[in-house]
Amino acid sequence: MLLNLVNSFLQLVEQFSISTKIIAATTIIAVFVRLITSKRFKLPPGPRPLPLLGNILELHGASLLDKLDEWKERYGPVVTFYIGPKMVIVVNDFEHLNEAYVKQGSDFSSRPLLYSSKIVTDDFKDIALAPYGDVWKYQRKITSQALRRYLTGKQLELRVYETLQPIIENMKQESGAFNPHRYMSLSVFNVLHGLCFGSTLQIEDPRFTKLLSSQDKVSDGIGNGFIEDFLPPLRLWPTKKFTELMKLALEFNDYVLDRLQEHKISFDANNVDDLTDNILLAQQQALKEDDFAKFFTDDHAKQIVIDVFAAGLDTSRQTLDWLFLVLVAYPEVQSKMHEEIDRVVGNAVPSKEHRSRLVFTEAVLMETMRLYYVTPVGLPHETMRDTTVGGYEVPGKTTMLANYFSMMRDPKYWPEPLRFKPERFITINKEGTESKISALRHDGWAPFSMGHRACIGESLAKLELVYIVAGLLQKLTFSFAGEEEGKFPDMGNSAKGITFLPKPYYVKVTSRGN
Ligand code: HEM
Repeated sequence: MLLNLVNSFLQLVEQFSISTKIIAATTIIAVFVRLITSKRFKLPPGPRPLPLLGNILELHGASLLDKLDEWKERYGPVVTFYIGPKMVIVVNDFEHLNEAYVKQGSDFSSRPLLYSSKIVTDDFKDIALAPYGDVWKYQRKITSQALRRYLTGKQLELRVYETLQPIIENMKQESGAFNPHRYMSLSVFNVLHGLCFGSTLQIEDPRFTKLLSSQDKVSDGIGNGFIEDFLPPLRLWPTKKFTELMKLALEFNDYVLDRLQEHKISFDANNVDDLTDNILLAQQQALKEDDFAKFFTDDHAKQIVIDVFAAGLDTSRQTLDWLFLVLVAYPEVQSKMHEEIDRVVGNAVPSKEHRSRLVFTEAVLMETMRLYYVTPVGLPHETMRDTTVGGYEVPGKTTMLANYFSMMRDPKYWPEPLRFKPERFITINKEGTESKISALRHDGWAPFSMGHRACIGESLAKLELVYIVAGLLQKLTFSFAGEEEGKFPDMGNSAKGITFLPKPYYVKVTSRGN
């Protein structure tokens, strides 16, 4: 098998034009010169890399997560491996992640400048994939402020409620078994569409259908990432996967650009409502201050909105896909949530006032994110200078991965890690009433990451998900369409590399008559 792979690689090189061979040869020479001249580091241990190919052959055809688990077993909590000539260090436990991303945050908070990221971000003018620096700091600050403003009022809870009513009616009218994925996606899509653009789409709107299908294909197809990011010569003949997924991602960007243009035409600084208006207002103010004007071109404004929309959409809707699978597989969990929601919310609009008392509901959400974590290695970081972790040396410009997936299933932090047990997040206080443990203080729970680059949408995501789940369960009971009730279906190998998504499943709903 190894020989076959090497042969196919050589055949591929055979087909390269002379200019590509020159580029490839120059890259090889540059790598060797770098190896010879570079400082020797006491790196974390890891599998032995091949020259130029690194550990690509071991990763080829395997799930990245399975490989990372295998290497964690063999080499420990911090592991070095190579994708092509590019060195990657992966951190597998909470203590070392805390040491790197939090205690030494200023060393570990940049991003690798990947070729694929450059294409979809107009040359890193966004937040999520941009390198650490003044532009990123500025964009992150104004976006966080806009999100905070949005969350202080009642806009989010009303938006979720308004979004859910037609979805609930549509679900009730489903005559047989259906896949809830479209509905989960639409509920999150509309919450974010409302936040970003002040409007929502109907489920039959062709724009929603098209965007959903593109986003599904991107999440499904991304696998272990793009080889073009690590072997530059291959960019001259990009793989079909790369070309197709880039095209779909850019279509999503175009949709946001159209909305941004509409907002620019109707913009009124005295009537700022949604996130796009807030960003346009911040842009107007920045343009008055010379120092910031260069940070805020139209491309920057577009990329901020894309980030909020895209980063929030997939993570939240896929979390809901898992959560509703849990609810149909464990009807006793669903009943307990029904009881809590009836008691705390009744027929009212689920709101902030209810949230602190929706203890079990929130614990189910946290347990779902722990066990069925949709972005197993999050977004890569890059070191900004030579530094250390776990007593090992880490050179500057090293790509870092955090293995949240493995950490959140590690028996070191979680007794019976593979058991779905929301109660692990709940404590009983002295008065005998339940109170929730803060997730931030639970070692090993970090679905939103930690440190400077931690998710800026954490508060929004948690609120939105609680409101959606409470709003749906207020009115509906979900069950499996077939015989599966009471057991979690075999999801096979759902971990596709950098995403972890459930396979399609089918449910039926019954109205709760309220
Ligand atoms: C269940 C929902 C969500 C999960 C699990 C999640 C998870 C994450 C993770 C793991 C990161 C990478 C952190 C790092 O690199 O250390 C991240 C970054 C980010 N998330 Fe989220 N996220 C969620 C929802 C959202 C929402 C609703 C928004 C919208 C505001 C959002 C916006 C972002 C942005 C802009 C970044 C980049 C931050 C930066 O690089 O400075 N996320 N998220």
